[in-house]
Amino acid sequence: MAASYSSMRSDQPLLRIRGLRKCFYPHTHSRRAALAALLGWRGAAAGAAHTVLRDIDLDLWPGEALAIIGRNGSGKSTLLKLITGSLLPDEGTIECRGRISALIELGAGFDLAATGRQNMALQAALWGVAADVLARQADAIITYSELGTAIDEPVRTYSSGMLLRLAFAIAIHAQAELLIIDEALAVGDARFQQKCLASIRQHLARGGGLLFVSHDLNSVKTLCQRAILLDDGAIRAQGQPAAVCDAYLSQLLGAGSASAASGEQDSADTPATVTALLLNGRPTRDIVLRSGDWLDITVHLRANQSVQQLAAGFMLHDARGQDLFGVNTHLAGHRIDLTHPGDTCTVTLRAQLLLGAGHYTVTVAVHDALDYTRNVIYWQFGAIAIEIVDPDSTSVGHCRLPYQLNVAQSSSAAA
Ligand SMILES: Nc1ncnc2c1ncn2[C@@H]1O[C@H](COP(=O)(O)OP(=O)(O)OP(=O)(O)O)[C@@H](O)[C@H]1O
Repeated sequence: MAASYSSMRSDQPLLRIRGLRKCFYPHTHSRRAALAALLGWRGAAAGAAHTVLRDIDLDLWPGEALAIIGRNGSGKSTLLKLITGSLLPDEGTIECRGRISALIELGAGFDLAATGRQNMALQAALWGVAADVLARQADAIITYSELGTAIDEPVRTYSSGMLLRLAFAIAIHAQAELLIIDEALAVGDARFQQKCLASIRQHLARGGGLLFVSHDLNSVKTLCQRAILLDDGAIRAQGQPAAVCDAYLSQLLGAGSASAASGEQDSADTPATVTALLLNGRPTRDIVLRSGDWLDITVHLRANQSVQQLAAGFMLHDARGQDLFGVNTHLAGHRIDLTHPGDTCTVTLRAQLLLGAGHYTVTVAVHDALDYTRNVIYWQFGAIAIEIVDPDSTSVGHCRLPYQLNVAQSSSAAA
């Protein structure tokens, strides 16, 4: 693969989108509709338009990985299809400096009757890879895909994992400046996913760009420097992936839980109230501890009305918002029922923080035991900030696993 995308200038965006708008029109079959469509009278032809993207402004910079998240139907795939040119916008401009390679719908563009090798040529042509470049890369693509002799079998015999291996191998070897990946990686096994992530990081280090659509928020936080939240076709939030993922989760929890999601609820309308949140018995939200110290997180609950089957949960995140450890009372086999107004419950999580030096947060939530989107009484992202100091550390990384390391040496010099 090339050492860098030498054509890339770091002072200009790789992708620039301005004022993008996309509408879909219901199909009609009348002659008038057909004539109107022919003459470009879209509204007249099709009745009321359904606007699925509006006012989209976006820049993607060389070396940047941008996540696009949002609920089903929020417009993510439509945006990607506009960028790849498989749909045309109603308004606005899309400028891309460089070639695009996209994994949007796994298997799309593949001829199922043709072999993997034949599809390699088809896909390469689709993404504008010259035949001589493909010829040079063919062996590398086949090796990368780990398909072995299956490369000469028809693609219809492939599992979704095999199809992903072939599609990703082609996409990454196409050496396009802009890589677009929509959920596809989810079907790969963990080892191949790691390999894909390493290749994507190399692509970014060379100055390429990535647009990444995924519902896997941990992948979003690990891979991307920036995220946008699409909602009903518009950008509702953008910025640090951890913050945008929190905004997305708040949205999923529903408008009715918005105050609970921000942790500011204290209303008699909610079935119960969190009356106190304590760290090691103190009403503080920040704490500095040594690696290996124990921490008590205590949540006091009081019922405003009868409410059954609640769970209190805790999720530890690293500084990028990645989930490290989660537990809740339901998973641990406890049942919380507050039968009468005024009933109270105290939940204490006591955990030994076998963590590396660094900054961590804990999200605290109280919700229905079986469905975390129901009865959301409390949900505070990053409710607790923890700094771990570890001056005597003999290891690196987030975890401090108890370990033994044995070394056996022998010398042949004395013999
Ligand atoms: N070809 C089409 N004709 C009419 N409406 C469409 C078409 N494609 C998408 N839509 C509509 O556009 C909206 C956005 O769809 P889109 O597939 O872009 O959402 P999405 O965020 O990618 O969803 P998902 O997460 O489910 O893939 C939806 O309301 C969808 O029904």
